[in-house]
Parts: sequence; C-alpha cells; structure tokens
Amino acid sequence: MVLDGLRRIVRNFIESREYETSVNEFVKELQKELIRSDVNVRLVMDLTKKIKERAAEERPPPGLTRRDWFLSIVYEQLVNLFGGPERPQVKPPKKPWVVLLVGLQGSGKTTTAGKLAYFYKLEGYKVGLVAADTFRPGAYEQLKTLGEAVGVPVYGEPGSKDAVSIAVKGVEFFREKGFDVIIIDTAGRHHREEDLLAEMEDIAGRVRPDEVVLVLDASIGQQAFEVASKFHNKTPVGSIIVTKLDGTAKGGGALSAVAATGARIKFVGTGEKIDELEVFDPKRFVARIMGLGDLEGLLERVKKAKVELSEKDVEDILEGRVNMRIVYKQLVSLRKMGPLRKILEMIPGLQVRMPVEVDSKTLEEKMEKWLAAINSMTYEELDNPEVIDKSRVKRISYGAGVDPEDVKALLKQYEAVKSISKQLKRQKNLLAKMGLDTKKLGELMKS
Ligand SMILES: Nc1nc2c(ncn2[C@@H]2O[C@H](COP(=O)(O)OP(=O)(O)OP(=O)(O)O)[C@@H](O)[C@H]2O)c(=O)[nH]1
Repeated sequence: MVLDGLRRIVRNFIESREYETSVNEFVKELQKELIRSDVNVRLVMDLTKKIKERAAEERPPPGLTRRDWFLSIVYEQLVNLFGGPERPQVKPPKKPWVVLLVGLQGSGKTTTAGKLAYFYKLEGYKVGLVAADTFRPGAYEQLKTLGEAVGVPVYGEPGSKDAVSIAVKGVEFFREKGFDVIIIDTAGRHHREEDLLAEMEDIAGRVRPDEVVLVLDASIGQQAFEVASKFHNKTPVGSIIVTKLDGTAKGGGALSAVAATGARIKFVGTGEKIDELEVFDPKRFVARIMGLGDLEGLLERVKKAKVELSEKDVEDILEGRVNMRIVYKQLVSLRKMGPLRKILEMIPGLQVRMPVEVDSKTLEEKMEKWLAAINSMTYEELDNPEVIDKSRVKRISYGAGVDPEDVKALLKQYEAVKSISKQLKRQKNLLAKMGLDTKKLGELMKS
C-alpha cells in the first residue's frame, strides 16, 4: 500500500510526552515517509510547515485530546495534499457519455478500459467498449477478452489501421443502440508526452468525447506533475486515472503531483484484476493510510467541539445558565473581544455590572493555563463547574501541569461570566423591547 509507514508514525504519536517535542518528531517522520514515496520536497515542506503552525496556534476544544486534535490537523492537511475534501463526480452527467482513454505506452489503458466498463456496468449503465488501439497487435484481442469477461460488447475492426475512423464508427454504433457509457481505448505508442498530447488532440477533435481520461502509471512518481499539467492545460474535459498504486513505493508522489496541477484524479488502479479500480476519494484515502479506523468518530467530535457560541449557548446565557464550555468559548474568542463583552458594549442602556476585571495582559498570560485546565476537566466538571471542590482543583491542576491557583482563578472567571449571565436574564424584557431575541443576539456575538 502507498505510504504504508504512515500508520506506524500515527500509532507512535504519543501525547503524554511534551507536546511540542511529539509534534516535531512526528513531523520529521512524516517528512521522511512522504519523501520516500517521492512526494516533491517543496510540497512536503509546505505541508509540514502548515501542520506545525496550526499545531502551535490552534487549541483543542474541550472534550478533545491534543492527540486527536493534532491528528485531525494532519488529516486535513494531507487531504489537501491529495486533492482536497471533495469526492470526484463519477456519475455520467448525460447519456451517452463518451470517454476517450489516453496514456503513455504500458500505462494500463486497456486494462483500465475493462475496469471502467465493469465499474459502470455494476452501477447499472449500459456500457460499450471501442478498441481503437491499432498500434499494438494484441490490443484488440486483449480488450475483447476483458469485455467478454465482464459481459460488455466491444467494437473493433481487426486489421484496420485507422484509429480515428474506428473510434468514430464505434461511438456511432453504440450511440444508435442507446448505450449509456462508451469507452474508447487508444494506442500508447508514445514514449514522449508531446507526441501523445498531439495525437490526443487530433483524435479528440474528431471524435468529440465528453471526457478525456489520462491514464498514468503511479511508478513515475512526482514526474507525473509534468505530464498531468500539460494534459490539464490542453483539455478542459480531462480527468486522470492513476494506475498500479499497488505496485510502487512512489504512489504518494504521483498522486500529490497530479493534485498539485489542479487536475482531478477520478479513479485509481490498485491491482491487475478487473475489480481493482477505486473512486479516488482523498478523504477516505488519507484516513486509510493514516490507519484512522474511527475517523468518522474523530471528525464528528472535532466538528461538535468547534469553538463558536451556539444558539443554545446564547439561550443559556440569557437564562442565567452557564457552564465551563461557554467560558471556554469566551476565552478562546477573547482576542477577537469576547462575545459576551461585545454585546455588553454594543447595547446602550444595559445595566450590567462588570465583575472585577483582570487586565488584558494578565489574561493573555493566564489563558494558556486556563485552557490547559479546562482540557483536564471531566465532562461533569465542564457542564457543572460547581462540583469542583478543593481535591478536584488539585487533580485538575496536576493533570494540566498548572498551579492550583490558576484553576482557582479560572473558576473566578466562570463566576464572573455567570454573574453577567444572571444580570442579563433580569433584563430580558429590555432586550426584547430592543428586538433582540436569542437568534439576533447569537448573530451579534458571532459577527
Ligand atoms: N499491479 C497493477 N498492474 C496493472 C494495473 N493496471 C494495469 N496493470 C498492468 O499493466 C500492464 C500494462 O497494462 P495495459 O492495459 O496493457 O497497458 P496499455 O496502456 O494498454 O498498454 P499499451 O497499449 O502498450 O500502451 C499489464 O500487465 C496490466 O495487467 C494496476 O492497477 N495494478
């Protein structure tokens, strides 16, 4: 499998060690693994720089360990490296859908034509294959055998040397019969990509396919960048299939190189057998190479824990109910002026007595410690900080590596938010008179 060392690196990422050291070690190992897979060094450096920056700047929301948070950052950045979170569109947008396969010699076109035919047949489409590779003597027979194996008819003219004429006639043949997907296999006589692209333009100009698919062998690694970018610039209806991912250590290089050109990888070939073709979904691919079996769960938790006051939070604040999660959101967005303070300042006439304020410099210094303390709290403590007694203060401070005094100061902060919240509750009528319901206040706090 491509990048098969990645699982080990992920498994070895230990959060109990000093976070920064763990991150640096992880990043070093990741760089080695990506370079081993022939990913372009500049891409590797950009990627790991971004990961380090995000790891240093972003804080895990409460309820999420730093390890999970860090891995979700790595996951997101790797997904970007391999083409972004979108799953490619493989459903034919119209019928018939004419696909022209092109590629350098031996890249796997004929095999891929058979695999694609099988894929679309299983999806319920009526598929026809056209054997327009008139260069390699065995190509027609090879495609015919593949077609027979999967029950897909093959149009060909053994003996003819006119590839364009076969392609045009083949498409006509299947179009008349009402076929949904028509796949044309072409010759890969070229060693040089210039010749290949020139001929592709010629055939495409006359056959007018709906999609031109470049078939690329993964073992060319990052060299795929050149071929893919030239192809991408030449055809507006192009997509790419990367084959033989199973047989090379350079697959990561090929995939990232193609993604870097902006071209879309639709499928990948993962073996010689007819069903060894997969829709290339960068999210699933990265999850698999990272060995994140519980990826859905992890991402769900990240999503849930995203730092933003929800409508429910605002409602709770206005009802005088606060918890440590709300305080946390306040603290995190403090640099952008805490949401609560913001409404207090924006609404003239509100009679809210600000609890004793800590000056902003002290707040900045304290923040790191407070966030660490919040991360060491149990769910019960987050929801109901009242339960935090002396012994819990001790446990939390120990777990977070901060002073018990810091935890106590945080609890004071909580009391302050609670006090504001209670005062707001008392003035709900005034807010209502100003037309400020929960929804509007929520928007104010987020804007
Ligand atoms: N392991 C592996 N082998 C593959 C894959 N795709 C194709 N192959 C093999 O690659 C070799 C070349 O495949 P073909 O389909 O004949 O290649 P082609 O591009 O049509 O060749 P030309 O017509 O000569 O250009 C064959 O041995 C295939 O079995 C793949 O995803 N994995």
